[in-house]
Amino acid sequence: MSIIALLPAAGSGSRMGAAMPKQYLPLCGKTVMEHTVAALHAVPEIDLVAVVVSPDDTRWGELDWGGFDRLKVLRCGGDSRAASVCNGLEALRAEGFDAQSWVLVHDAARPCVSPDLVSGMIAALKDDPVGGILAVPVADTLKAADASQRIAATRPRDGLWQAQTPQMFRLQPLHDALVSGMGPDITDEASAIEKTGQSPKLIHGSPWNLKVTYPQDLHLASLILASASHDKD
Ligand SMILES: Nc1ccn([C@@H]2O[C@H](COP(=O)(O)OP(=O)(O)OP(=O)(O)O)[C@@H](O)[C@H]2O)c(=O)n1
Ligand SMILES: C[C@](O)(CO)[C@H](O)COP(=O)(O)O
Repeated sequence: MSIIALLPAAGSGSRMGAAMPKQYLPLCGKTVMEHTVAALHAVPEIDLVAVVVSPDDTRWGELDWGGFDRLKVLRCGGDSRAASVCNGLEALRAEGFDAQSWVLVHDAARPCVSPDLVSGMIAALKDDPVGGILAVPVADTLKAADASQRIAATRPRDGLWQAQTPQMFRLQPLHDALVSGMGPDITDEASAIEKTGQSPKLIHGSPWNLKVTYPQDLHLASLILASASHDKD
């Protein structure tokens, strides 16, 4: 049974406010995307890294992917992250990948993920009946804001985790959950699986595994990639 990393990389990066989609922004001498692909490609258990880009993406072809022998680009990005993932899963099935293949969906915008952490996740979940996600327990006090951005309430944080990626599920069950649950409330793969009544496993992630969303995140990512501590999750 294959283990496939599926990287949604068809977003526009509006919150970054850059001249190009954030996955193509420069980071420590390469693009954000190249760091992410390299990290997943370095996981020995992963048989294929499949990257979902927009059908009209012109930047992918300008990069040199010659050093990666288990990499495939899928030009089927959709109008939401969930749609891009769903389209990517359909493309993998059309390529003949088994319906029960494990798929690790990982944001192309998370370039600092540790290959060792991903290997540990695969070991922890490969016999799980549902699958699971990398996540970190909430460490800050949570506040709800009112319309004038004043504190309306403090929310209990006990038992709360912040979801990261990869999120690891079987190919066809994940596709079917996304199709049946598709909507604005589905912001990750686990939420679609939860809608089917299943409870994915939480696997400890890392604060280094940040999602590059805003301009300051790019600076943080460069510090993480440049630091030795990046390897000690
Ligand atoms: N239609 C979309 C939207 C997002 N993504 C991908 O999903 C990941 C996480 O999404 P996000 O951080 O929200 O990226 P963007 O949608 O590009 O950012 P923004 O919401 O700021 O526009 C990114 O790797 C992004 O490229 C995608 O493949 N297809
Ligand atoms: C999938 C995710 O990274 C888990 O935290 C997050 O939901 C993606 O959100 P985005 O708004 O699509 O970046």
